[in-house]
This record gives sequence, structure tokens and C-alpha cells, in this order.
Amino acid sequence: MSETDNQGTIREINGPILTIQLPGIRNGEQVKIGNLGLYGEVIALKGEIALVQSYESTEGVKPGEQVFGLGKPLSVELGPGLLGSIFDGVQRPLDKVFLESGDHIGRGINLPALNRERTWHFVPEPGVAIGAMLSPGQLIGRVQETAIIEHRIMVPPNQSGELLELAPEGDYQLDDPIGRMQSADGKPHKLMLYQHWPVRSPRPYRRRDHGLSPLITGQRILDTFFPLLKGGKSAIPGPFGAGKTVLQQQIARWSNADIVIYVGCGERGNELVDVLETFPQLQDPYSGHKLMERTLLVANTSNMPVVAREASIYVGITMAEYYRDQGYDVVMLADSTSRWAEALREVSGRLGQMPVEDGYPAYLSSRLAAFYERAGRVETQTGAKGSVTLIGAVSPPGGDFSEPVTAHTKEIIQTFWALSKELADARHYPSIDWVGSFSEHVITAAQWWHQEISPDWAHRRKQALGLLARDAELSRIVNLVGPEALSSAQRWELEGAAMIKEGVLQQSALDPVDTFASPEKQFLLLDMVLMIFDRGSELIELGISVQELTDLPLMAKARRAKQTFSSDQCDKIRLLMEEFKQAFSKIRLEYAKFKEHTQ
Ligand SMILES: Nc1ncnc2c1ncn2[C@@H]1O[C@H](COP(=O)(O)OP(=O)(O)OP(=O)(O)O)[C@@H](O)[C@H]1O
Repeated sequence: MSETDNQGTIREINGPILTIQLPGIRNGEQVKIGNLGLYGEVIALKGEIALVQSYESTEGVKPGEQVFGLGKPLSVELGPGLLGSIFDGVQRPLDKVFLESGDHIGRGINLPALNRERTWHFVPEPGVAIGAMLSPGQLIGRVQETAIIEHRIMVPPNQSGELLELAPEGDYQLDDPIGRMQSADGKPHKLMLYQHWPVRSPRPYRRRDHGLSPLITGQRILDTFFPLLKGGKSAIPGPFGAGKTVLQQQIARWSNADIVIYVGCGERGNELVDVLETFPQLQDPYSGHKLMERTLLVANTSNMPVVAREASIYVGITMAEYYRDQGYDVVMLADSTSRWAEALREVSGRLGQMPVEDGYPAYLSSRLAAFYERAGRVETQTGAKGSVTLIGAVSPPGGDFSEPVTAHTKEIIQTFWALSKELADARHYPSIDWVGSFSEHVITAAQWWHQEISPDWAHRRKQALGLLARDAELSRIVNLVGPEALSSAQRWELEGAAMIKEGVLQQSALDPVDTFASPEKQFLLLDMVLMIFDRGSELIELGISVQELTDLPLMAKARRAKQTFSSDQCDKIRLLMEEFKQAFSKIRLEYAKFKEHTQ
């Protein structure tokens, strides 16, 4: 449909919300607004009068200017060239936008998301023969998108039919058709290297599957204490400055997902700049290539009004689903869902809708739930397995976790990594509070750890959390009546908890060795600390003093083991554990001799 087929006029402008009159317009349809050609989307409709939210500032636009219906909802382009790119909230490629309009991005710029000049080497799928009946989502060929990711070219999810023609192996640009098919109603369709999909509709799959394996992030507090399964949904609420950005970068960098999508949704400009500058420098620890070869970024530019944030997380999740459909495990990080919720609040306020909690509309929780619902591990239309793991950062004002966005998110997600200001102030990083955090994936994760790493994982994890809880209780007593009130066994419990905090939970993202810990190293560090605690408890019961144990030079070695031994040096941690066992046996023997003498 051409623009002029569907034309109307602006009646009224209220910030980013416009009232337009356009016969035949549909709800959700994209429109091009005014002389500047801004892009927007219909969000409410009554007859031929529609309310439109504009993704760009409407300053200078006048009632009476023309509007064009574009005949389709906000959609994204999905094809080779997504990886390594940085898009804005409505999938415009930021590098091209900057080239076109300089640092101060102009309005009404319309650029295709994917590069049309670049050629891709297409290899048709063996066994896909002319005359075959193609099903939705079927693989018809491959393109090496980056050195590490093969892009699987699929029939669009809503199409099927007879294959009439398929291009031979060769180099093609995105606008070169690579085949033709005919649907059951006799309509011909071109097959392209890319496809479109409306961002607000989840892409279809055959069925949902249970998550089986944990997303390994290399961060001990996450993997060992509050695991998240691939295909799961999680939130990172954190007060200002508590370490959200560093944690998300650690997840993006170290998690064992195939593809990482980071959506910077309305965070402060300098933070986005930080992300945009840092990510392209990062090295992928698994492949040795640039991290951007398996990453793509979506960033709202500072000149976009608040409503553009609303679209950006849907743009991100649709691209995530597309790689899931190719059989990949995708992690999407949304930073932050609070800013996204503020966009909902702004729009609903301008629409005059009844505010409920803190000015948010009544549909806040259902929108949040619908967004997180797009996470999951699925069997794709062709029977492959793929997953989208969704991690949303939340920035509660004043660090108050009872505010609506955090509270509703908490009910939806399965893993909650709560950052704490107190821990961050004490420079305990990652500042994840073990009391306020939870994971509903522990039982399934325990099966994986049992099979892959150690049958003792679940027991050790529980023991460590028990000791941390005792630490909180005993610290209260110390605060009330002083340390003298504690027995030796209780003081040793405090020592045990301190060892867990220092030797296991604290993990510096800046330390070259400790920035990542393999599951084996994670377990060994925990096992070592708890072995020291258990054996030490036995000695204390015999009458040996806490100080004799804490004075052992080995104790400092245990605390430092995380930084001393890399994930490839797990044997050295095992040797250290042996040294401990011998040292404790020696103390026990000497003590027995001493007892014999004194009796
Ligand atoms: N895991 C970590 N290891 C070492 N240092 C850390 C870690 N996490 C955070 N830090 C320190 O804390 C500082 C603040 O972290 P960060 O920028 O991630 O905070 P934030 O919560 O994103 O802030 P904002 O509220 O502005 O989003 C970092 O510059 C770094 O020095």
C-alpha cells in the first residue's frame, strides 16, 4: 500500500500523543506524522479518530498537517546482519543514523535496520528439493553471519507452501530473492534472506518445554546460590549505584548463552554511552572473538521521547525470539524495566486514564507479565530446541522494593537477584543480598549440578545459606550483649560465615582471575570453606580454641584461593583442601597428646 492510499490529518497534539482523523486506520497500525515524517503508532481508535503515540518529539508539528497510515504494525527486520549492530528503540541502525544526521539526531529519519549493500554467502539446505512442501519455520539454508554464529534462514512463521525455486549456493544481498514458493491458495511468495515480524506479537512455536540446564554466568552468587535456568525470567532490582550495570555486563560477557541482546531502555545517557563504548571492546571468553559477534544492542537515544522506550523492549524480545527459532539459547537483558514502566505511566497519564498505584495505570502488572511471558525454552515450529532467558533490571526509586514495578515484577519472575545498598557501601560485590533474593529453579538446577559437578551441591548450598542465616542471628546477639556472650562454637560459626562471604560470595568483576568461575571452581571453593568449617567445628568441640584455627596461615590461603587459582586450576584447590585436612589431623593428634600429658 502506498502512503497516499491512506491519508488523514492531525487534529490535536498533546506531547507525544496526537489525535488524528484517518478513515480506515487500524488499531496498532504505524503512521507517518506531519511534514517532518515522524513515526508513531495507533494506540486507541474510535471510528476514524485515532490516538497515536509518536516515537519522536512532536515539537513544531501543527494540527492540520497530514498523517499517513502505513498499513502495518510496528515490525522489525529479522535477518543476517543483526548481530554486531546497535539499534535505537524502533530498530534504526544507530551508526547509519549518526552518519545521516550527525551527533544530534534529526527527526523523521527512516532507515532500514539491515544493511542492503552487504553480501552474504548463502548455502541452501541439502534435501530441500523443488516441489517440496515447505512448512512454517522450515530451514531452507544458512549464512555465516559472524565468525561464530551461523544464521539459519527459515520460511516465515506464518507461511507454508510448495517450493518453486531455490537459489544455488552463492553471494546474495538482502534484497535478492533466494527462492519462491506458492501457498495453498495459489498465491506466490518470494523467499528472502530476511523477514518481518510485528513486535507486539510473540513469534509462534510448537510447544513450551521445561527448562533443564542452568544459565551459567560464572558468578558464584548467581549460579550457586540463586540459579536461573535457560529460558527463565529474572529481575535485578537495585538502588542507584549498587552495581546493576557491572552485573549485567558480567552476565552478557560470561553467560553460556549463544546470543546476547542488551536493551538499554531509557537509562541515563552517560550509562548508555558507557555500554555503547564498553561492549564493542569486550572479548568473548569462549570463542576469543569480539563479544559483539554474538551480541546486539538496542539503545534509546536521548532525543527520543519517553514513549519510544515503550517500544524498545518489544523490539529486543522479538529479535531474541527470532534467534530462539533458529535453535539458539538467547539471553536478553532489559535495563531498565522501571524506565519502561514510566513510559506506560506517561502515556496513560496523557490519555487521562485512571492512575492506580504511584500514578501507574491498572494494566501495569498485566503488561509486565505479558512481556516476561515471552521468555521460555521452546520446541520450535520445526522441533528444534531454543530458549529466551529474560533478565530485567529494575531501578526502584529510593531503593524501595515495595514500589509497584518491583513488587509486580517479583510476582512474575522466577529468580530475584536483589542488590543491596548496604553491601555495595561495604564494597561487598556483587552486592546481591542473600536474604532478599530467591530462585524457584533450585530443584532443577540441583539435578544438573548433581550430574555434572557433584552430588553434594544441594547439601552444600543449603548448609552455606544456613550458616549465613546463623550469622545474622549471632550478629544481633553480639550487637546487643557483645562478643563475650558467644560460645566458641558460635564464634566459629561467625568465622564460617565470614569465610563464605569473603571466599565464595564476594567476586570482583575487575579481578582477572576471579571475574569468572567455572561451575567446578564454584563448587570446590564452597566445598573447601564448608569442609574447613565442619572439621574446625569438630576440633572446637574437643576443646581447641577458635584462635588456634584462625591463626593457621592456611586460612588466608583459603580466602584468597578464588583469586589465586583460575578455573583451569581446580586441582590446586583440591590440593589445598588436602593440606587443610592434614593440618587439622595434626592439630587433633597434638591435642590428644597434650590431653594425655595433662591427665
Ligand atoms: N562485581 C563487581 N566487582 C567489582 N566492582 C564492582 C562490581 N559491581 C560494582 N562494582 C563497583 O561499583 C561501581 C558502581 O557499579 P555500577 O555502575 O554497576 O552501578 P549501578 O547500579 O549500575 O549504578 P546506577 O544506579 O547508576 O545504574 C562500579 O564502578 C565498580 O567500581
